[in-house]
Amino acid sequence: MKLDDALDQIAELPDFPEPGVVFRDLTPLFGHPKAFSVVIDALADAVGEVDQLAAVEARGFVLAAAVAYAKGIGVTLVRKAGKLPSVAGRVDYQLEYGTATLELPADAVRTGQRVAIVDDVLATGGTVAATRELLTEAGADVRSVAVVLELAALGGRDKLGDLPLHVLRTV
Ligand SMILES: O=P(O)(O)OC[C@H]1O[C@H](OP(=O)(O)OP(=O)(O)O)[C@H](O)[C@@H]1O
Ligand SMILES: Nc1ncnc2[nH]cnc12
Repeated sequence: MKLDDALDQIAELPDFPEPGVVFRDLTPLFGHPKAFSVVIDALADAVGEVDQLAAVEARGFVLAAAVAYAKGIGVTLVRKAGKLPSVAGRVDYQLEYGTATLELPADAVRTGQRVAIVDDVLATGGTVAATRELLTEAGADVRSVAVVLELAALGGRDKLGDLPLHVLRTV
């Protein structure tokens, strides 16, 4: 299966979770055995040479765990607030449709460790920017970001400065 055909599995749902938002739903892609593996292989190529991945709850977990397995490296799970018993850092951020708080688990990354952030969608960039901030404050060397979809109109890449961004499809 070609990457473009795999990405065509992503559904578009208008007016979710609120009027005016077109929600990009990866559920059909996650459920399709060939499309999922094609996308995982493309993300694994995109992240390059790193020691560790970081993923954001919840959809990012599915992708990053599979990419980490494919690359033979580990993954740090950045959680929404209140889930972790021991926290290295916490940051509030804005989404296309609301606000949220992310927390980095204590002792999840080592100083100087090369980390790539993996997520499904880059929209406003708030999630990735917050994750990068948490990882950097904890001493990690954040090398790149890899996402399946970039929603270009929301300008998320402007929040990343010169951090390399790898996108499988821009819409
Ligand atoms: O670029 P941004 O504007 O920050 O938006 C992108 C984020 O929004 C979605 O997560 P959401 O917080 O909706 O959580 P979910 O994965 O638990 O559905 C998506 O999975 C990204 O992580
Ligand atoms: N439009 C959208 N679809 C899916 N996930 C998102 N995260 C932020 N905006 C999104």
